[in-house]
Amino acid sequence: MDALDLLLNRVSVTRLCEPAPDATQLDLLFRAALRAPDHGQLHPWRFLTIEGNARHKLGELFAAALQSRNPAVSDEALQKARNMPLRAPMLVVVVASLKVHPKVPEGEQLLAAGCAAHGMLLAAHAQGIGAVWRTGEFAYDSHVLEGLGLSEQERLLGFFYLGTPEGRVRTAPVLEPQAFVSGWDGQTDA
Ligand SMILES: Cc1cc2nc3c(=O)[nH]c(=O)nc-3n(C[C@H](O)[C@H](O)[C@H](O)COP(=O)(O)O)c2cc1C
Repeated sequence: MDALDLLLNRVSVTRLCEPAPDATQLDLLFRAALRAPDHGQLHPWRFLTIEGNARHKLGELFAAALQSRNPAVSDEALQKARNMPLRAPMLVVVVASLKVHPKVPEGEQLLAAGCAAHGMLLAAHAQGIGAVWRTGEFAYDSHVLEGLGLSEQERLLGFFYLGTPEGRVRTAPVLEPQAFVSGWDGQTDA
């Protein structure tokens, strides 16, 4: 696939089925992520793969997080939380691992990890793997973060759902650049 074609046409795929990406595809996905621009080469990221029965364990972690926040939570809400990770055969949790650095603030490290995440999405699309970046309340829940083993210096950037696209992959919407781009002529307000 042509690189520009990939950049212009990548779309998220939410309806995902088996099979999950194989080891070779996954290796390429992570190699693409690791090519993210990275000030200071701090490598401020790590990735957790979750598949098979571990997806059920993640669902239990989501349900436990809900219950610890609200002991009166309905069974229906608990079941919905349990089922979330079952929406794809594989999940990758993208974690920003922030380092203390005199020249590279945390914001830049978050951006680098976000670029790594985008690299993963692009490498997925290029290989015909369906992928969608999701966060939701559990990405920011201390119970979930602890259960996944994140430290104080880490942030969960997303749960990436990966699998085989079910049905037709939609066409990428087109935004016109002129709505977002303007020239700056050197004039300052001051
Ligand atoms: C940080 C981040 C978090 C997101 N979280 C969710 C989410 O929880 N649920 C969701 O439906 N889409 C979420 N999205 C948006 C989808 O990943 C996707 O980009 C969006 O549906 C548009 O589809 P497209 O990528 O094909 O343009 C998130 C995107 C980003 C960048």
